[in-house]
Amino acid sequence: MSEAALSTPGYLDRLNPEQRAAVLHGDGPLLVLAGAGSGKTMTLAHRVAHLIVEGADPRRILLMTFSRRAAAEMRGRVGRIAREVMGEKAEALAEGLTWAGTFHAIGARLLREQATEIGLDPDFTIHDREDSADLMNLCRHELGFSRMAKRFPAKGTCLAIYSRAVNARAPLAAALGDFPWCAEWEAELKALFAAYVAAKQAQGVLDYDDLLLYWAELAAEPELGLGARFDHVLIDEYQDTNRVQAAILAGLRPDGRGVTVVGDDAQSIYSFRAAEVRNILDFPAVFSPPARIVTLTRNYRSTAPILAAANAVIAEAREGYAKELVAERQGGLPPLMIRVPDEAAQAAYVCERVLEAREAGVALKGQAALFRTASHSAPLEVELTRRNIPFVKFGGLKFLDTAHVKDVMALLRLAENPRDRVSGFRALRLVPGIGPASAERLLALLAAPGGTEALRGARVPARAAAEWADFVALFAGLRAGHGWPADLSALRAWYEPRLELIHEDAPARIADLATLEGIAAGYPSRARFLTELTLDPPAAGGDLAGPPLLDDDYMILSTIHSAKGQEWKQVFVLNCVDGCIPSDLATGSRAGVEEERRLFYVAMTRAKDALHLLVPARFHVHNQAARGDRHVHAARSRFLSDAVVARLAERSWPPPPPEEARAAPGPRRDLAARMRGMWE
Ligand SMILES: Nc1ncnc2c1ncn2[C@@H]1O[C@H](COP(=O)(O)OP(=O)(O)OP(=O)(O)O)[C@@H](O)[C@H]1O
Repeated sequence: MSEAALSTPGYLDRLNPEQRAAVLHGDGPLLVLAGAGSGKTMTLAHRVAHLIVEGADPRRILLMTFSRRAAAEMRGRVGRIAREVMGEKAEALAEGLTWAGTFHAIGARLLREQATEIGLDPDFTIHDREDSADLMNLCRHELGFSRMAKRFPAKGTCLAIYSRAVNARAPLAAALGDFPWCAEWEAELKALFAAYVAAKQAQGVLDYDDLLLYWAELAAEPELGLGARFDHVLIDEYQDTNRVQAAILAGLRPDGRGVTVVGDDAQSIYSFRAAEVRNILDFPAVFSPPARIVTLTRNYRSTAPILAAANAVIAEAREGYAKELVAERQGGLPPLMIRVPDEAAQAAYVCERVLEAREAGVALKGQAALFRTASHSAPLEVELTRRNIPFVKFGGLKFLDTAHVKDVMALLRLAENPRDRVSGFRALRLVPGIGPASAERLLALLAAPGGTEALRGARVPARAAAEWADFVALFAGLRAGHGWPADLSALRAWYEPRLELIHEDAPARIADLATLEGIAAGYPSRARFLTELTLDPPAAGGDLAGPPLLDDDYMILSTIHSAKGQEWKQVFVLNCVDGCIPSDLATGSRAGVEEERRLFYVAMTRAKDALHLLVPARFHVHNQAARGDRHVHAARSRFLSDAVVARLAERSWPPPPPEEARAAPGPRRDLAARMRGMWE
C-alpha cells in the first residue's frame, strides 16, 4: 500500500469487509455482484478514488455509467473521497477523470478523435431515434416500399428490427423472431437496411447503434491502439449492457486486466433495448483465469420489513437469483398496500401523506411517486398542482422533443454537417415558403462542395424570397462559427421573432430556448453540446435547472426506469394493478413478465423508510381518443401474490365512515315523503 493510504487508515473504514475487498482488489478482472441498496455505487466510487490515491492517472481511467447524471455524481463522490485522503490536490486529480460518461457519449468522443483513421468524417452528426426513423422512412420511400400492395412495416418498426439485429449481433432472421408479423418481409428489410447504412455514410451521420458498433470494431483492432489508452475500465449497471457493449469491453481488454464491472442481475430492466442479462452472468468465465466475484448482500437502504417484501417479490422470479439480501436496518413498519377507489383517490392519498411527512420533517425531495408509464402520473400532477406542492417529473416527454427545441437543434446540426439530410429538411423548412420539394433541391446544392455559397444565389419560391437572404446570412455565420454558445444566440435572434408569428404561446417557447442557451454554456463546443444532448437528453426540468430551482424543495415523480440507482425516504408506487405493472404490452411473453417483475422489485427497493403500494379499483385507459373516458376495473398486480401480501399491511382509503354515521337505518333525506307531502 502507498504511503498516502497508510497515513489515513480510516478512509476505508466505513466500508464492510466485502466492499473493502472489492475496493482493494488488484489488477485482475473483477465482478461486483451487488444486490439493491448494498452500496455498489458507493463501492465503485471508493474503488476509483482508491486507484487515484494509489497513483493511477485519472485521464487513463475509463468509467462508464448509465446516465450523464450518474457520471457527474460519481465524479463528485470520487473527488470528495480522494480529498479526504489527499487534501486539496485531489481536486485536480478528480477533475482529470474526463473519461466518465455513458457508453454512447464516450463512444462518440473516441470515434471523433480517431475518425480519420477509420474512414469517418470527424464532423459527423448524431441522429436521435426520431431522426433515424425519418431517415429510414426516406429510404423506405425511395425503394418503393411505402407503395406496396400489402402494408410494409412502419418506419419505427423497421428501425426497431434493425436496432435489435445489430445490438444483439444476430442475423436478421433471428431478430425477426421478436417481430413475427414482419417475417414475410425479410428480403425487403435486408435491402432497406443496406440502403439505410449507405445513406448514413453518404450523409456523415451516425445513429445511436453506430456509436457502439463502430466502437466495437475500433476496439477489436489492436493496432489502432484504443485499448492502450486506458489502464482501468470500470462499468456500472453491467446487467443492462448488450452484446455489442460486451464486445467493446472484450476488445479493449482481452485479458480482463484492470476491468471492474458492477451490477445486479435481479435489476435487469432493459431487454427491450437488447440488454443481455447473460453478459453479467457469463462475465467471470470470459477470462482465464476467471474473474473474481465479490458479492454484496447487505442492504443498507431499506428497513427490514420493506426489504422482506421486496425479497418476497423477487423470490418468485422464474430464474433464481443467488443473493438473498439481508437488512442492516432493523425496525420500521411493514409496507402498506392501499386500496383506493380510483386514480383521483390515489392522487389525494399521495398528497395527504406527502404533506404529513413534510410536517414531520421529511423534505419533499426525500419523497417520490414511481409509475410504470409516464402517463400514469397525470391525475397526481393535477392534484399536486392544485395543492401547490412543487414537483419535478423524470421520464416521459423530454424537453428536447418539443418542436421549437428540435428546430433549433436541427439548424445547429445542419451547420455542423451540411450533408445531414434529416436535420436539413427540418431546418430549411423553417423559412416560410420553402416546401418539401424546394428543401430537397436546396439540400442537394448544400451537400456539394462550396454549398453554403451556392445557397446565396439559389432559386427559391417567390414567397420565400424576402426571408431567404436573412436565412443564408445566418447559416453562413453558423458555418463559419461565432464561437460557442454565441452561435446559439445568433440563431435565437433569427428564430424567435418567427416563433412569435406562428405560436400563441411563444413566450413559453422562448423561455425554453433561453434555458437551452443556459445549458449550452456548460459545454466547451457546439459539437460536444449536440452530441451529449442528443445521446442523453435531459430527463426533466430539474435536470436543466440552474441553482435557483435546485435550492427549492420539490417532490419527485418518475418512471421506474428513470428511478434506477436512486433512493428516497418515502416511496409511493402508483397503479399496482395488472395491465399497469406488469404492463399489458409485456404480458404476451414469460420473459416480458419476468422483466416487469424485476421492474417492480426495482421500484420497491428505492424506499428507505416508508413504502406505499397503491391499488386503485378502477383506472383510466390511456392512449384513447382525446378526452376519452374509458375506465377499466382492475385486478391487483399479479406480483402482489398472497405470499407478498402477507408481508404488507392492507388498508382501504379513504377510510370507511365511522360506525354511528353509517348505522342510522332508512334514508338520510326522505325526498319521497316530501313528494307525497305536496299533496297532503
Ligand atoms: N458500508 C456501508 N455502511 C453504511 N451505509 C452504507 C454502506 N454501503 C452503502 N451504504 C448506504 O446504502 C445506500 C445504498 O447505497 P448505493 O446507492 O451505493 O447502493 P446501490 O447498490 O448502488 O443500490 P441500487 O443498485 O439499489 O441502486 C446509500 O444510502 C449508502 O450510503
